[in-house]
Amino acid sequence: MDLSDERSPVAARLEADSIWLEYGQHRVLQNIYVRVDAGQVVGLLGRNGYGKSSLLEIIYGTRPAQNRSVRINGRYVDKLYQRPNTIAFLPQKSFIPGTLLVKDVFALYGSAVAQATAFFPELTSTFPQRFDRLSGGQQRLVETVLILTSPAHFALLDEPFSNVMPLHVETLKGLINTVKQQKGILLTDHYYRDVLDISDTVYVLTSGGRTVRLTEPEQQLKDVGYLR
Ligand SMILES: Nc1ncnc2c1ncn2[C@@H]1O[C@H](COP(=O)(O)OP(=O)(O)OP(=O)(O)O)[C@@H](O)[C@H]1O
Repeated sequence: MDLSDERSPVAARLEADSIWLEYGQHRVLQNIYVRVDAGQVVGLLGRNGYGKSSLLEIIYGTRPAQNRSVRINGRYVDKLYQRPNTIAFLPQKSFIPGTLLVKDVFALYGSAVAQATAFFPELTSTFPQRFDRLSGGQQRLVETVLILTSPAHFALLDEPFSNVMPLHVETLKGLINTVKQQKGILLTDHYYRDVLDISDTVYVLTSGGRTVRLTEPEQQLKDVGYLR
């Protein structure tokens, strides 16, 4: 595929279609459709174990599913993870080898150091350090900022706010609002108010493994048992 096509800010579109995931008798996802356009933040909410991480991994291509169709600009892509210029993924669990220096990780991803430190000046002092010498919250912040400032056209973020202090969550939201001018973002997090705050569209996963688009978030989130 011609990556320059995918890089068009007007045409860039990520679609996950007909996603079906079952483990034995346990149906997790059923005929899911999610679309993310460049310039958009799409939020995904749902109860624990309802398949949010699975859906992101299926889109990225690292989790097999009974059925899946993932398309970029309408063209089917099998292994999206092989296209780092197209997509970057923040998994739920830490993914950076601990022995690497933070500055080397940024170089590896081609991430924009100036943009990262403009939002988080305190990251500057972490660059000469080994990743595993950072605190848990610092590690999560580095990982999230790394993915957001990468040149990829789409970002999948699985719990970007977890472990991050509220002050930094607010700054992360500012960074997301800035980088979305150049990319499409699909994110899930249990900090649902922050997700609602920054998302252009929000879906919630239901017990049947389907997505429902939120139009009256508070009420619908109660209806699906996400809120009391
Ligand atoms: N290898 C596996 N075998 C069987 N079931 C699995 C496997 N991997 C995941 N599951 C099940 O798939 C379901 C979806 O898990 P997933 O981690 O995607 O949920 P989630 O919505 O991200 O949850 P959380 O909000 O707790 O992070 C869970 O019920 C989980 O137990």
